[in-house]
Amino acid sequence: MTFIEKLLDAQRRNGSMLCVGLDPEPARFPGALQGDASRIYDFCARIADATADLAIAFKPQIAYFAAHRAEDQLERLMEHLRRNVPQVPVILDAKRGDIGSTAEQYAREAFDRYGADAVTLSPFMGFDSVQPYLRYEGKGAFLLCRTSNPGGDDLQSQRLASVPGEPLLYEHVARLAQGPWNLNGQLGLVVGATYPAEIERVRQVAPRMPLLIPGVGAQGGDAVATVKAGWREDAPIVVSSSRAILYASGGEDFAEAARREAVRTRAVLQDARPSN
Ligand SMILES: O=C(O)c1cc(=O)[nH]c(=O)n1[C@@H]1O[C@H](COP(=O)(O)O)[C@@H](O)[C@H]1O
Repeated sequence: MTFIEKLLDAQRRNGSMLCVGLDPEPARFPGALQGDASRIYDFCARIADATADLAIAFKPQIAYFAAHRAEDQLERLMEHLRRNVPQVPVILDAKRGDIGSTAEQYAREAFDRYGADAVTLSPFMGFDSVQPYLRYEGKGAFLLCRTSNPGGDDLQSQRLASVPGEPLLYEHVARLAQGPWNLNGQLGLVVGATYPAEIERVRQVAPRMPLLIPGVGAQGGDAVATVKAGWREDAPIVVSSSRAILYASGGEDFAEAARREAVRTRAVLQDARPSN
């Protein structure tokens, strides 16, 4: 199965467009786990087990592991997910982007070392920095397009006077990604839930691409407006929330609380589909 087939399958199977972001911060762990970086795997595995039937995908953010020298725990977590919930695809959030020879190493890291189904990438260095990821049969890559942070405007909303039609930079990224760059048909775009009007614009430019949409929950993005702008029956949207789910409770009931928050968020997203 390709990455996009896997996404569509998980969307159907779990009735969900909710992606559970795995951004483990030991300082925020509950009870006995608090402050203990050696328990990152335990924390994430508990969250994943509690939400696996509610999610279209999981998205571990690599910095939260690397900062604590916990890459071995990320490897264990990826193995755990593959073994126990192989039907839920895993997007490794690494936001890589480098010259081709270095990108080859990053692609090996994401797909061979960690066994991810997809990765997040910066398109800033151009097509040859993206190409090495496209050689991995069936694997996905989400290119940053219109990110959820306010500073995204600094570059992404600049008008490109030298490009026909004078698009904004993020519109140009969307156009390249859905057209000439999409050699394996497995590219997607990252658009923040904090900017629903831009999600709508990206959907016009790239109607068939999967969209990874972080920013609901802790960043205050509008979940309903996001779905109304991005939802398509045949092109999945992957609406990601990390902190609001992971830290729904600071107590020993954290996994149950995470599940309750995932159930609630999934329902808000599903109910916002235009067909409802
Ligand atoms: O690529 C991403 O996942 C991403 C893109 C973006 O535009 N904004 C954004 O917040 N993210 C990531 O999505 C997650 C958001 O976390 P929460 O704000 O806690 O839900 C973090 O891991 C971010 O690194």
